[in-house]
Amino acid sequence: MTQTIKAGIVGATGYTGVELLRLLAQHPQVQVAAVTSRGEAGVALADYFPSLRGIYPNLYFQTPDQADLAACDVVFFATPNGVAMQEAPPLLAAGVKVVDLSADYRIQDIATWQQWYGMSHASPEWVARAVYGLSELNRSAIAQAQLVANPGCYPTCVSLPLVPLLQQGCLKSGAPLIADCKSGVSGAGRKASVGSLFAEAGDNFKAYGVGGHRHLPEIRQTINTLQSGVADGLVFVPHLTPLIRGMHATIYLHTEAGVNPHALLAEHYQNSPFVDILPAGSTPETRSVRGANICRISVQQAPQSEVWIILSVIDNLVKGAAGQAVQNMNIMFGIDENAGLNITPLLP
Ligand SMILES: NC(=O)C1=CN([C@@H]2O[C@H](COP(=O)(O)OP(=O)(O)OC[C@H]3O[C@@H](n4cnc5c(N)ncnc54)[C@H](OP(=O)(O)O)[C@@H]3O)[C@@H](O)[C@H]2O)C=CC1
Ligand SMILES: CC(=O)N[C@@H](CCC(=O)OP(=O)(O)O)C(=O)O
Repeated sequence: MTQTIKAGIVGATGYTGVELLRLLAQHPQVQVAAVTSRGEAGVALADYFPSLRGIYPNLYFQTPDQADLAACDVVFFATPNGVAMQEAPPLLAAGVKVVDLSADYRIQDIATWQQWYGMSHASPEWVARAVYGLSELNRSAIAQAQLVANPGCYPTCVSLPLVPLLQQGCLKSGAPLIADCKSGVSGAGRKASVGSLFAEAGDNFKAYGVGGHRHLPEIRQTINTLQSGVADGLVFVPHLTPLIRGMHATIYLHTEAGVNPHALLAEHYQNSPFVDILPAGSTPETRSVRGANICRISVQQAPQSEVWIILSVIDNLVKGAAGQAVQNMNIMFGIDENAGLNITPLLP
């Protein structure tokens, strides 16, 4: 008999929460059983999200309730940083599997996490037991995990193309490794923030976090687990673009002599349905992944230079958040990794 997975979502009125609801609606083995919002408790899903009318007719937002969530097989935390570290441990103790979309369990070094996130960690004992959910990197550990720390959107977009090169020790030690990244505005979440207003973000383009962004230690951690002597060369600068969803990374890197990064990436990801290495000369665009759980990557050498340029695009809400979370859930439950994720990108 096919297994039915009962899922709960904490923070279901946010952008990643509603994206989880969209993806799980077409998942053949998931029943969404509990959805929380403190602000919208008692409101029917369909009344809050017209996009979900007719899909979840009997679901209402409820205030987070440990008993209802503990009755689920898996709970997704689509909440701001600092919530899951408080609310997930009782669920984990009750045997529930947890996928945390926030950053609470991503950084193994607690002092580093506390420095970048400006709070004291409430459940450091679970950090050590969490598996970093970059699906294509940690598939076998995710399959055994009870708690998965879903990566940040920038770290997903930057790390996926670097992983095969780092695993083979191909990046030049001590050389600059520059990740010049752009994000759509939904990356900032649904919470009110002046910078995300249409009048502020529309028809505008700007860098932010130049003096240090909290995804820097996350990308460095991945690099350091795979190849030493490389992370110190990393420069990461995020930019806000007037897109609703979409993320683009332009990565400039130096390899050891004789390495062909394009061939290496193409071979590494040939059996990974959600990572697409484009033919030589192609350029990925964010709309080619809109709404889909895909990272598209191109690799080329800068003319008359030893520098390689890697372009990587994802939808920040899908492969950068909710899609990768569903992919990780599939791996954790030992079901088809593609379940619920066979989505054709929306274009134009
Ligand atoms: N947006 C993106 O592209 C990405 C986001 N992420 C991460 O995913 C998480 C969710 O992001 P996003 O969906 O954008 O955020 P939003 O601000 O859009 O939504 C946050 C949700 O959490 C709920 N919430 C807020 N505070 C609490 C609390 N103390 N306890 C319980 N629920 C709470 C809110 O509902 P209510 O207040 O009514 O309870 C709301 O439903 C964040 O940690 C974010 O950093 C990761 C990758 C990409
Ligand atoms: C455009 C924008 O503001 N993007 C967010 C990244 C969202 C994300 O992935 O943040 P977490 O690591 O907290 O999950 C930012 O730069 O803070």
